[in-house]
Amino acid sequence: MSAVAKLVSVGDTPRPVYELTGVSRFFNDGKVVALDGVSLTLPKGEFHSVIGSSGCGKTTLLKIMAGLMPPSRGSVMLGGTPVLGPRDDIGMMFQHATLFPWRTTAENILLPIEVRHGRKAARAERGRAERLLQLVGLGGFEDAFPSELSGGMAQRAAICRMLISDPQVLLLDEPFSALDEITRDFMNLELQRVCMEREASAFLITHSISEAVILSDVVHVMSSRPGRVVQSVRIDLPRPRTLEMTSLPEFGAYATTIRNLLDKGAFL
Ligand SMILES: Nc1ncnc2c1ncn2[C@@H]1O[C@H](COP(=O)(O)OP(=O)(O)OP(=O)(O)O)[C@@H](O)[C@H]1O
Repeated sequence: MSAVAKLVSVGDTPRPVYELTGVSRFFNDGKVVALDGVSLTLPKGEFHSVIGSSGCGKTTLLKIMAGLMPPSRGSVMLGGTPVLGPRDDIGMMFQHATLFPWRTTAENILLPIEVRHGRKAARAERGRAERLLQLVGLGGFEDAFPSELSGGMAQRAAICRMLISDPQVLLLDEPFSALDEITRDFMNLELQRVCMEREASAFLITHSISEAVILSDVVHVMSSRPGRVVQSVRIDLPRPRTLEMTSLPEFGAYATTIRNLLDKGAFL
């Protein structure tokens, strides 16, 4: 088997941070099977993505991983302990930044600390919020209101809000899909940089094969409902990834492998 087409079992990778075993989720008294026996491992410091057709259970999977919804069957472990509810060591980001318009950028970023530990604790972390804003190229925008930020800038502020609690893992539900393609490419590379600098593990939901390939160490391809992991594809491209890599033959081969799995998965 060629290196490009190599498919891996994620069970044999070292330093797991997330371990999902036989995760299933039913709705409507079992009439809707959203997820069916999903097992996967996300090792520390790796970037994984999940790709699959609309309604195959990706958001349900992410909510279960975040502790926002219990699985009907199976277990979710993070750092060796079961995920039974929302936790400080999990950061989440969604398609829309949902910044509060009456709070400044810094106040929005500090909100998770304020909610958990109060205003005084949030004020004490102001310097860290400013450093995070610098990290994503928004230095000087601490006191700007969301109405003064572009869509891409608001998503960068949302990245800071996710990072302020110093989570060991980032769960990302199509965070840049509402942005134009140029901004989205830029934001994806920013995300890679932030993850590499902080050695964070990340799990991304995407509908884009090229986004999955350029960002990921492993792409989990899901079948249509009920959602199962059809195959986990390891992407052996060097880091940092660049947009130029999208013209490499290896990139094209990975994209074709995933496209074929998706086409096959749609009929499983
Ligand atoms: N709270 C719920 N009650 C009933 N059914 C639900 C609930 N949440 C999700 N489902 C169903 O579970 C299935 C998976 O939904 P989910 O939102 O996880 O899919 P998805 O892959 O994220 O879709 P998309 O790509 O369109 O966002 C769908 O058929 C959906 O209708």
